[in-house]
Amino acid sequence: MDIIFLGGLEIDTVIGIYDWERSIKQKIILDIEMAFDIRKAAATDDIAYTLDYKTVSDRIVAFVEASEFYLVETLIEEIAKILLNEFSVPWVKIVLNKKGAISRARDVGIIIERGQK
Ligand SMILES: Nc1nc2c(c(=O)[nH]1)N=C([C@H](O)[C@@H](O)CO)CN2
Repeated sequence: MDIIFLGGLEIDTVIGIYDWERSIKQKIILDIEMAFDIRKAAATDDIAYTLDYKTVSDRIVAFVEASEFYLVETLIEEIAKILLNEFSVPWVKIVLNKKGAISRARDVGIIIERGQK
């Protein structure tokens, strides 16, 4: 299966378990891979036959900006559900990086895969 991806998608949101985190916005960075057969779009040169990564990006940015989850686990699962259910993506891999959450670590976060390739 082919992959359509979004790399380094930066979004500010309320996320975290501590009191001080509930009143500020922090940056999360998403890398998203979505399985999709691109051959019909390539043959027709028509956006109607592919997964429009601009539409996907707009939806995910709007959702994350409006969210106020405590755990990155909850946020990443909800993002996966949107991609699987609203965009009919059969398989998705998401890397959620909450950079800076651990002062001694360059990167902190979660990687999930959902669905079938
Ligand atoms: N597995 C997780 N561990 C932690 C989370 C989390 O969402 N999932 N969150 C925090 C704090 O919010 C942290 O990011 C603040 O630095 C700690 N551990």
